[in-house]
Amino acid sequence: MLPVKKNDRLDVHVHDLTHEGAGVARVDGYTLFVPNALPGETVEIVVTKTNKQYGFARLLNVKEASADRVEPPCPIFYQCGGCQLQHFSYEGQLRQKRERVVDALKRLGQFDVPVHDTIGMPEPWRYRNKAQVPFKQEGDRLVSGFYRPRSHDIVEMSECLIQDERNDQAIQVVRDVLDARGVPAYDEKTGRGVIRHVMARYGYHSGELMIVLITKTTKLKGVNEIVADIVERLPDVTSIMQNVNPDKTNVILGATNKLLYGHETIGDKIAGLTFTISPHSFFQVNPVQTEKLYGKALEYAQLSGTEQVVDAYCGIGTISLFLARKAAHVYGVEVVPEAIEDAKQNALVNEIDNVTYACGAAEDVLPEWKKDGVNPDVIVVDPPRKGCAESFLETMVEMGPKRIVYVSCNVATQARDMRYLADRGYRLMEVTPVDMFPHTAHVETVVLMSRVEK
Ligand SMILES: C[S@@+](CC[C@H](N)C(=O)[O-])C[C@H]1O[C@@H](n2cnc3c(N)ncnc32)[C@H](O)[C@@H]1O
Repeated sequence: MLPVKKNDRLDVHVHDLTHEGAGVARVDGYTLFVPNALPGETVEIVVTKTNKQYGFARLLNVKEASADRVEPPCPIFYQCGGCQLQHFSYEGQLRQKRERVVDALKRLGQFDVPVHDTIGMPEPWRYRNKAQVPFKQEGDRLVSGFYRPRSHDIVEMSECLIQDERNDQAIQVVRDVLDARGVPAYDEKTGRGVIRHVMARYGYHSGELMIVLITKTTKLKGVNEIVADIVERLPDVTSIMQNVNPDKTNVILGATNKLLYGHETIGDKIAGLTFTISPHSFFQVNPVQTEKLYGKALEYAQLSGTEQVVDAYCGIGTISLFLARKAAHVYGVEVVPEAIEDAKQNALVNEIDNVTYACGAAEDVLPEWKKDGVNPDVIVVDPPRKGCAESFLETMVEMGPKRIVYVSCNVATQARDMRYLADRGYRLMEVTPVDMFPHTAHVETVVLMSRVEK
């Protein structure tokens, strides 16, 4: 029998945070997850759900508060799932993110290594350069906002304190225009309606603004008037695209883009390099911290100008171009065709000619390069959350670079992949967490592994 059941009210001590930002408590060895509770606190809870291994509870009352508990500045913080840690002091967040990295490396990778302090932001608000906001219909009104945690229930929002103000303003304006022009929201349950999400992406240094209207249908009634209204009310807009996503899916963007106004891309700069960004391309969302993240990757790569380098999972070639300024040649690989087109364009625009880009899965392209005699001194990887394919790691080991720099947004898969590498001749040398997403539970890590010389 479980030590607790649904609707039980009890006091518990919180000793940890999950990677989703919920407090963790134990009752007679049984784990309970308590959103909005902080490590070190004693809280009164009500149990809301129990599974065999663990359960969930709602915070009713903080009996002994952590010294790190602060008042969240956002009025809808406790309803909205957009961020998770506004009730945690920023210093506390940075400390806790570092502890999470230490813990994951130990538990999942059996690494016991020093981890540097998390590199934080001096002003950790209004940092996001991209907003993707879902829409719903409430009577005859269009409503936009982020989902409540663990649901598809939209919490109405007029501003978001982790978004740049220009994105906030853009979302409000586009919503008002669509509402005034009678465009109905898409309804996930019935599959009817038109507007699913609106994406706003601005160039931090260029000031260019892209709006993407993500629709269920190809037809968007009154499209010319909608575009004219948006352009009139948002003078910074340089690109308006329609993206069509007809599928019943949680994936936001569909396959087809249609240019409605201006250019198909926007531009931005990172550390003096210029980048072109398409709607489908990955581009880091925190421009201030991106320079620190890439700076750390470059430092760990220890380039002297003579090295052959591979940049795997290269997106639009951001890290590649950073590295190319200090290396003999860089090979970049990326699976999204639009991103690799952007990468080639970015190399041209920045007059960097010592890069070669290939479109495809890194696990397929790396063996091809190996066959062709590419012999990298350094390999940089920056995979998505699921980490690297094992066959990719295998080829990397066969290629035997002196250094591997692993950038990751998921320390769990990173620890798994690094254990594979550590068992095959690489030593974990340095670990630096970087806070790319203040007030959320995410943490990015940059790691250096070196080949052990026999
Ligand atoms: C975390 S992003 C990093 C992008 C880039 N390094 C940057 O900082 O902007 C991961 C990238 O990997 C790409 N990707 C995902 N799976 C891939 C695979 N199997 N092979 C190559 N690229 C992949 C994604 O499209 C995305 O651009």
